[in-house]
Amino acid sequence: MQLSGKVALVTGAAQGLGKGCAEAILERGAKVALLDTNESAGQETAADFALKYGADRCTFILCDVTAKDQLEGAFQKVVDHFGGLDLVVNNAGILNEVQWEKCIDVNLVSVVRGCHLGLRYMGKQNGGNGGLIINMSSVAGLYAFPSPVYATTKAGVVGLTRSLGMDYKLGRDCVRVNALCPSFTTTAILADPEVPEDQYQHMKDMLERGGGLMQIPDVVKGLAKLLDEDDKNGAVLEVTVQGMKYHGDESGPWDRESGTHQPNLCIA
Ligand SMILES: NC(=O)C1=CN([C@@H]2O[C@H](COP(=O)(O)OP(=O)(O)OC[C@H]3O[C@@H](n4cnc5c(N)ncnc54)[C@H](O)[C@@H]3O)[C@@H](O)[C@H]2O)C=CC1
Ligand SMILES: CCCCCC(=O)/C=C/C=C\C=C\C=C\[C@@H](O)[C@@H](O)CCCC(=O)O
Repeated sequence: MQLSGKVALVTGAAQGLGKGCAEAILERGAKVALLDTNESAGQETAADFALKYGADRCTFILCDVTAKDQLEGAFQKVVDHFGGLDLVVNNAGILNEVQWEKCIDVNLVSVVRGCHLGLRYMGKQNGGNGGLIINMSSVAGLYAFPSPVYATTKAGVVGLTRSLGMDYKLGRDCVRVNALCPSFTTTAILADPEVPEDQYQHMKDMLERGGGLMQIPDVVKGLAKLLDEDDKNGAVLEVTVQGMKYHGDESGPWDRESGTHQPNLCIA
C-alpha cells in the first residue's frame, strides 16, 4: 500500500509495538492518529512525532478501546480531523489471566469492533475508498501458550482476520484484512504480566528455547511486509527471531479437490 498522503489510525500507540508501527507509517508519508488510554505517554509520543514529521501529520486521541462510544468517537474524530481513513492497526493489547474478561475485551472484542469500524469508514459499499486493516495477534494465537485466555484472544484475532479477509468480502469492501503474529518482543507487556507464577516460569523457558527476544524494529519489518504485499488478504504473518512466514495458506475441504482458489476481486 502506498502511504503517502494517506490516513492511519493505530490503537495502543503511546508506546511499544503500536508506537513502532505508527512511526513506520509516518516514515512512509501518512498521517497518523495515535489512540491510547495512557494520556501522558500518548501526548509525549505525539509531540515527538510532530517534531520529526510535522505537527499536521500526527494527533493523539485519548481512547479506551473497550469503551464502545469512545472507540466509535475516535474513528469519527480521525475522519473529521484528517479528512478520511485508509489504514487501521488494531494493536492495543494486554496480558492478564487474572482479570481475564478484561483481556478478552481489550484483545478480542475491541479488535472485532475496530474491524467493523474500519469497514464502516473505509468500505466501498459505505462510500469509502477501500483500505487496509492490520490486526496485532501473536505467535500465542498460533501455538500452545501458557496463558490460555491470552492465547484464545490471539487465536480469535487470527480467525477474525482470515474470515474478514475472504475474497467475497474484499470484492464488496475493497478493504484487505491481515494479521501480524510476533513472538516475545522487548516492550512493557513483558515486564509485568498478571499471570500465575507457573505460567510465567513456563514463558521464560519458551523464550529461552525460542531463541530470545526480538526488538520492536524486527516486528515493524513484518508490518512493512504486510503494507508492501498488496495481494495479501486474510494473511497471517508469523514474525520470530527465526524470520517471517505466512500461516494457513492450505485450502479448506471445499477447495481441496479442485485445488482452485477464487482470485481477489478487488485490490484496494
Ligand atoms: N511484546 C510482545 O512480546 C508481543 C506483543 N504482542 C501484542 O502487541 C500489542 C502491543 O503490545 P506491546 O507493545 O508489546 O505492549 P505495551 O504494553 O508496550 O503496549 C500496549 C499499549 O496498549 C495500550 N492499551 C492497553 N489497553 C488499552 C485500552 N483498553 N485502550 C487503549 N489502549 C490500551 C497501553 O496503554 C499501551 O500503550 C498487544 O496486542 C500485544 O498482545 C504480540 C506478540 C508479542
Ligand atoms: C511464544 C509466544 C510468544 C507470545 C508473546 C506474547 O504475545 C505476549 C507476551 C506477554 C508477556 C510475556 C511475558 C514473559 C515474561 C518472561 O518470559 C520474562 O522472562 C521476560 C523477560 C524479559 C527481559 O529479559 O527483558
